[in-house]
Amino acid sequence: MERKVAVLGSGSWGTALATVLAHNGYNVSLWSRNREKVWEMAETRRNQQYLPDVELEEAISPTAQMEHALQGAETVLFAVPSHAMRKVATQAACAIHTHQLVVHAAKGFEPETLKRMSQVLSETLSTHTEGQIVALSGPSHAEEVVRRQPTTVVVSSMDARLGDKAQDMLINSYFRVYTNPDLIGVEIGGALKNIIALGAGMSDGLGFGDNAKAALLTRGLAEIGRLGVAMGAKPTTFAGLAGVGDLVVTCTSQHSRNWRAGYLLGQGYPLENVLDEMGMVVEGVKTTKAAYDLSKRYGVDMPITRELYRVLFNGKQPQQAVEDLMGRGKTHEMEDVVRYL
Ligand SMILES: NC(=O)C1=CN([C@@H]2O[C@H](COP(=O)(O)OP(=O)(O)OC[C@H]3O[C@@H](n4cnc5c(N)ncnc54)[C@H](O)[C@@H]3O)[C@@H](O)[C@H]2O)C=CC1
Ligand SMILES: O=C(CO)COP(=O)(O)O
Repeated sequence: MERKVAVLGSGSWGTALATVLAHNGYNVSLWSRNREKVWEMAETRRNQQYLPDVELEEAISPTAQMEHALQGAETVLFAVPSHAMRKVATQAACAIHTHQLVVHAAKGFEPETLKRMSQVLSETLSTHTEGQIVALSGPSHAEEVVRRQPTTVVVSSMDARLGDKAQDMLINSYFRVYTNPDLIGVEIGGALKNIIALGAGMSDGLGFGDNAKAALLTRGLAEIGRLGVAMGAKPTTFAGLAGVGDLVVTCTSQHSRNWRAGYLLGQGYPLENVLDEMGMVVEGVKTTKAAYDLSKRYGVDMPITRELYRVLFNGKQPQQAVEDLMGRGKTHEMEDVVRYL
């Protein structure tokens, strides 16, 4: 029998993952809410808006019909932005069955509830508990994946058998998939690195150099780890692909929408214009607000997130934010380790 996967969301990441699955021998239903876009993809065999340079394999079938996408699929892979996850999952819920593997590839929290994506999915799908959801994360820009450039990612589930299944489905010669049972850590690492990438872009946009970027990455990782551990993550996960791996790629790659948005903000463009200009999801903006709220809920100090929050939502000048970060009281580098680990 032919094996089928439903990919829900045909933006950059959904499309790139569809190409990996097609390469691995699966028939892929690539669902989009946008009928015109589906028609265009089916006609031109390209996703002109997000990845115009890649030709879609024959095994990829674009569709705007959710039931059609889900029918007969052994796996359902959600690849929509975090803020849209509940809506899309609600639409899919009645056609999802217990035996289907549910994977998501989003990096963020639900803005209104501050919940992780596996929590949102398990609340929405009566067929799957949080322990039966798989999260896919790690350093993986769609633009490089579609060119079949070497990429490593991590899949995480509380149920090791489901993580192994997702690993077997996605792994190939250019897409190396690791497993990690720390679902909380993998989801939090993927979400929070986008905040630091906004900061790294802003630093570059302000004209600062590599020292500043290294500082942001290192101290950013410290605050990601602090919040993550307070929320139940394993500290070692942040030394892995969903932690430092994704942090490095997102803070240093010009493919990164978060880095690019930060760069424009650092150059003085207002947030609204920056988001219009991007035309793609910049998860870090909503995630900065979510992490700011979570840091208060969990009583965790997150100075970089706090300053970015003030720049994004309170009109603070980026230059002032840098001065305030640099001028904070003296501290011991490893104070976090002693206090939180
Ligand atoms: N682009 C990349 O290289 C990577 C992206 N991700 C994550 O994957 C997720 C999706 O990102 P991208 O595909 O890059 O975003 P994108 O901006 O390229 O595309 C988003 C897609 O979601 C759809 N969408 C938006 N709101 C929707 C709604 N309410 N209902 C239905 N569909 C909706 C859009 O129509 C579009 O097809 C994000 O959480 C992102 O952080 C993760 C790894 C790599
Ligand atoms: O998560 C990503 C790479 O791993 C994509 O990052 P951006 O959303 O910043 O492009």
